[in-house]
Amino acid sequence: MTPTTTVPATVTAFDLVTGLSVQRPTLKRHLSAMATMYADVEAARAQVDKDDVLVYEFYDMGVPETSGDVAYGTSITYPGKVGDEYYMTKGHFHSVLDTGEIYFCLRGTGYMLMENPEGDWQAAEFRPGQAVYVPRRYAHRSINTSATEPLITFFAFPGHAGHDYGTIETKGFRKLCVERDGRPVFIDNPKWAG
Ligand SMILES: O=P(O)(O)OC[C@H]1O[C@H](O)[C@H](O)[C@@H](O)[C@@H]1O
Ligand SMILES: [Fe+2]
Repeated sequence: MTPTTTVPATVTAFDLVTGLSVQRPTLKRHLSAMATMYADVEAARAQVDKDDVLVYEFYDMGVPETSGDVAYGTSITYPGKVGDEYYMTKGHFHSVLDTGEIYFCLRGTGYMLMENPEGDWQAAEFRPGQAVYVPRRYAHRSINTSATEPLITFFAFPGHAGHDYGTIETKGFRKLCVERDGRPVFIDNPKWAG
């Protein structure tokens, strides 16, 4: 019997300098879409009024949302800060909490900030050539700590995982990544609403 495939084999080219593919559009997150997620909301709003910058963009390759498929793409977080807090993605839990994700850093430097509902948190460093495994049950957010370079990662996760943005939008992460004496440090999030 001929095996059935629901998705044909595909080849997608991602530029290693920009992280972008000319083959499809990205989903874009501007600062206005996440101003309240930063510790200094006033600074975020002031920056939006001046210039509503593109903080990050990423691909949804349109893979079927089944447990047998693998969703993948690149994610590009641009350099910058709101006050002393580095640019970051919104971050999310997976709707199916028991699903992990893998990120491979192609360019730039930063961290993957993770936390689980039980209160454990971890920050794993991104450097080109390093893979970060996000365990099941951990919310995850990419943070760019470079002053000049985009943070570019390639990610892959189970197609049925889904995104739960609401929990992080409501509670925030327990930790923030801020610049102190020119270096990134993690501090308690004063607005965390656990
Ligand atoms: O989902 P965000 O936190 O906004 O980050 C944007 C994207 O980042 C990663 O690359 C994930 O694998 C995507 O599933 C996610 O949608
Ligand atoms: Fe994810």
